[in-house]
Amino acid sequence: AGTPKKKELTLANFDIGKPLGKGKFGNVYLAREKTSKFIVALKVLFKSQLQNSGVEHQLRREIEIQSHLQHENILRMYQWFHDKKRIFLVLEFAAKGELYKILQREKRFDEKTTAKYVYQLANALKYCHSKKVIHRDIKPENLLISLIGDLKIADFVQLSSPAVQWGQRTTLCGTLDYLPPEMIEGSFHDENVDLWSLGVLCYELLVGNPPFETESNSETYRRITRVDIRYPSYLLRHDPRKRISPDAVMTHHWIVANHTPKD
Ligand SMILES: COc1ccc(C(=O)Nc2ccccc2)cc1NC(=O)CCSCc1cnc2[nH]ccc2c1
Repeated sequence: AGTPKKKELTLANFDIGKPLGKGKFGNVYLAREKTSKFIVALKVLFKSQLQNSGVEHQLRREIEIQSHLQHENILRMYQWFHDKKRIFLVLEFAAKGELYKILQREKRFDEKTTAKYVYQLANALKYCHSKKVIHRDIKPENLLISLIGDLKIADFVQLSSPAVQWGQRTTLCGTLDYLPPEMIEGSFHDENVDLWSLGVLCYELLVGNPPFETESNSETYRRITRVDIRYPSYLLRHDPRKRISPDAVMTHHWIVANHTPKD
């Protein structure tokens, strides 16, 4: 008899709900698995578009890495399946939605909320780095909040294992606000890039806008490379080796004073 063959998932296993977001390679829908009634986010990617953009290998590697990443502050990828034209990713649904939308609505967070998110993000980064995985794109747009208010690192399209990232030129698309000096200078960078972004995020959650935000990219470049900031500098250091570690964040007096660990 052996182990029952894992039944192949198909679209027919799901009731599809409202669209949650429109992505570059496809859209994300709220969905419910019919038998278990389990709510998920179903991401639909079109094979043709993946081929045109030459990212199938990146998706394959990401699916591989994601299946090993299991952490309460990292959005889960439960399953994936495909049909002739599309690839479906069965993702965890974060019911409170996107952090940047909440931040826009609230303007900024109090110290308790910020410390909780910074603690949880540091915890997730400690886990990723222990698996030699660097996120490289920590910013509010890539963070989601679960039903019970926990932070989830949600977007891994930038994810790269060390093997890949040295040669890879970072396309400076999107906001520069979160880029560390070493990535702007195009020099060697390691997992400490995520700790720089954590510092930028901590500032933005408390203040309401990122620390180096200016009207022009070149001006933002200059302010980042000079770490031109009036702000406790322990979170933002030019020298990657001098940056605070995830453990030090989690045990830092400000975080400890403001973050109440789960009972
Ligand atoms: C683990 O997560 C992911 C894993 C893989 C990919 C991906 O697309 N990889 C890729 C694609 C093509 C080429 C190479 C790689 C994306 C995500 N994550 C998201 O797309 C963001 C949350 S979508 C779900 C979700 C949940 N909960 C919500 N609540 C409100 C909105 C919402 C939205």
